[in-house]
Amino acid sequence: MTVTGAAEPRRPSAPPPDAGVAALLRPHAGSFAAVVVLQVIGAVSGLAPLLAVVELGRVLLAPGPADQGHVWAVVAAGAAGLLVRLLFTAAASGLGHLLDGRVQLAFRRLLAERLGRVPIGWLSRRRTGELAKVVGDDVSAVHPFIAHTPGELVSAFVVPLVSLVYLFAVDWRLTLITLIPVALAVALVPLMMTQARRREQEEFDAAMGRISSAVVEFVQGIAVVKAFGTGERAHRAFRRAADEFTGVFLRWARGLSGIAAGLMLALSPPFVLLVVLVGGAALIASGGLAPADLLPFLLLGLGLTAPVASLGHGFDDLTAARSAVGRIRDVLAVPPLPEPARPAAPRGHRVELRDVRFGYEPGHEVLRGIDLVLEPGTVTAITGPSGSGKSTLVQLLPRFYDPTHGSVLLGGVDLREIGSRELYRSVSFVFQDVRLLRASVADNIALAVPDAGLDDVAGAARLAGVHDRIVRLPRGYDTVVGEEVRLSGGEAQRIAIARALLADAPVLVLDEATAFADPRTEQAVRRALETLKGDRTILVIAHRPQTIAGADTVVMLENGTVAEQGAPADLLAADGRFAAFWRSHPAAVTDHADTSAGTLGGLPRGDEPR
Ligand SMILES: Nc1ncnc2c1ncn2[C@@H]1O[C@H](COP(=O)(O)OP(=O)(O)OP(=O)(O)O)[C@@H](O)[C@H]1O
Repeated sequence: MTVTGAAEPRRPSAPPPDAGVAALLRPHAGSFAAVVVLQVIGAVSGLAPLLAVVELGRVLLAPGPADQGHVWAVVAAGAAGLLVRLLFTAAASGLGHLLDGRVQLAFRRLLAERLGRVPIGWLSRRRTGELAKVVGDDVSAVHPFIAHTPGELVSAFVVPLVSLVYLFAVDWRLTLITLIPVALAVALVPLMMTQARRREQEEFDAAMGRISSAVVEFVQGIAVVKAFGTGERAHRAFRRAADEFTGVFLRWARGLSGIAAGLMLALSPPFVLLVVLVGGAALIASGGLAPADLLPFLLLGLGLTAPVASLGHGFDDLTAARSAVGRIRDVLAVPPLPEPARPAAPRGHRVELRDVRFGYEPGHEVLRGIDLVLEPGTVTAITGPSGSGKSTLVQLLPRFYDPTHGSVLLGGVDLREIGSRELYRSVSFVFQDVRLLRASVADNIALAVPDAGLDDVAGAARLAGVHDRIVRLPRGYDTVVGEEVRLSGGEAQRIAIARALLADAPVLVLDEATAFADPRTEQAVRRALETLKGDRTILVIAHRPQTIAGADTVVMLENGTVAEQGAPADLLAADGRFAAFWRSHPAAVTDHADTSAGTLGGLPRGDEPR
């Protein structure tokens, strides 16, 4: 299907990321509930041994001989409670971890699937570590959220609630006294959240952030810092951040320490026991409480403060898990490149750009209405000042991004109507940012043609000028890149060129900036262009005069628009923008040029400014 040139940008119809996360958890809701129920039963059964001790106390302290049968029944009930607690807690933990493993796997599959569909341009703008952190660490950070926290939090409330009901039944007055520490702690919590405390916390976080960035800056730039002897200055930045942090930390600690100490004291077992003992003793002395009834308050009272304490831990974990899920959601929110419902097949491989506009950010266009036709069997060289949009333009051909306006057509079909498999069979590219896989050299070269024979792989490597280097590797073409060998930038680029040569796609997009790495790579690019030319459509960001001279058409970009285009010699003869650029940007177009000849790759040397 052909799409008109004025096609409006299509809004990708990605499902909301929340739907992704919720849909992912939904099938596990039953198991999730089972974990919580098992954990709660286990925790409540844990009260049985304590209640058994209380009951034994009552029986044994009562006047007269103890009822043996009753004593053994109580002991058995306590032991049974303990056993149930062990069994249910173990089952909850086992099931929780199993569930956690399944959820993490599902998260990672969803992320991998989404990352496989996001625009390549989005991926290439991200650091590998950043995405690895989301798929690795952030997914792992949901562990407490799935396997521990919900059950523990629910138990932390249910167990004290059951204890309270029991204690109220024993003596409501001493129950209220036992609750004094909890009430004190609850009263102190809001004091930790006042405006002043929040401000101090923000300052603390900011100062911490400044220290981290000072360290990161120093470590990342350590080579430059050392080379230029500015180590002292870099240290100063770190020292300043650290000194500043000391002041902020003292203010933060001063504001918080009194309240935190009060909170810890209120929740501490000695304080709870003291309150219960004082209250209990007073009630016993006044004859209002049987001495044996003090026992449950001493044993269960300590557990009443648990929810407040576990709130802290549980919510810390939940906060960490929530930020991790947030980052996972951000990745899932990236709209995938829409795939056509009914892919169309390109008719031939003429490439056409019709009124193409594109910007990385809204309101800032980098390409501003490009009209261009790349005929099969021709080489089109793109040149122009730095920042004019050359890389952006060539990246539209392998659909790293879709234009925000207008369209790019291959064989008369809008790229958005071509299935991605078909597109990548038709368009191959070699850009500056070469990524090799942790796989054998042969597999890296044969990426687009997995069933290629070794002869074909070696043929492509020969053309790309990297065969000799490969046969010297420990295991030749079987050597695993990144594991058994580290390749130089130039070698990696030549492998990428071999990959493009073997892919044998009818459209080749090349960034010749790679050629500046070393003369051998430069030669490989030249050979690639010569070998591939035939019927292919080639678009190259050209920096060397030979490439520009050898091209059929030169397109001069300026500020996101085509300033001039035509045969290189014609453009020079016309003495327009391209000729002026040629004269004023020697570095951009004459590096590595053979200046000894009378002409530069066929162009008159009179215009060559070096
Ligand atoms: N990933 C990106 N995100 C945001 N802006 C970008 C991105 N890549 C490029 N730009 C901006 O787009 C404009 C065009 O950049 P582009 O790299 O296409 O130019 P170029 O002609 O290839 O430059 P150079 O010759 O220096 O490589 C520049 O203003 C650049 O800052």
